[in-house]
Amino acid sequence: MTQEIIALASDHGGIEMKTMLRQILQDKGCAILDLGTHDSSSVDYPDYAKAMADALKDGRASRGILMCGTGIGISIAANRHRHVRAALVHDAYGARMCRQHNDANVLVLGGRTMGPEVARECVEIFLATEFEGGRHARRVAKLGD
Ligand SMILES: O=C(CO)[C@H](O)[C@H](O)COP(=O)(O)O
Repeated sequence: MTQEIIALASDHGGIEMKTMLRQILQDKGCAILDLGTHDSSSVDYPDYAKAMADALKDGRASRGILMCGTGIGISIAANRHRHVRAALVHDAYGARMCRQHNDANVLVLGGRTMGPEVARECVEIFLATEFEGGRHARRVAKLGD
């Protein structure tokens, strides 16, 4: 079975969280595609949302995690790409529901608004939870119309 590749991307507001999550995921044996940013210099979050959208579109990754300071800007930017379903999540319940009901392919977290333990928990749940399909599949299909 081919190993799933998880893409990570953030602006400077999310880089600390991205570095922490990359280490956690690598320690678990996950295959990671790190799309940057790679240092704390000020950058523009739409560029990293686009890098994520491109990686999902061309198949370099199957799911992703995006971060900026609040998670708000980068989720707005990511959801402008039709094939992206990016969910800005604040807790374990949201991480579970965005997979079960929304088939989110991108988890979005706020690097300045969420602590490391909650972030780790959200990521683990997001990666482990399956889409339920059924009535939710009909609704998700309408998102792409
Ligand atoms: O959260 C964000 C967007 O939603 C950005 O990370 C934030 O706006 C960056 O701010 P600054 O340039 O002041 O570091």
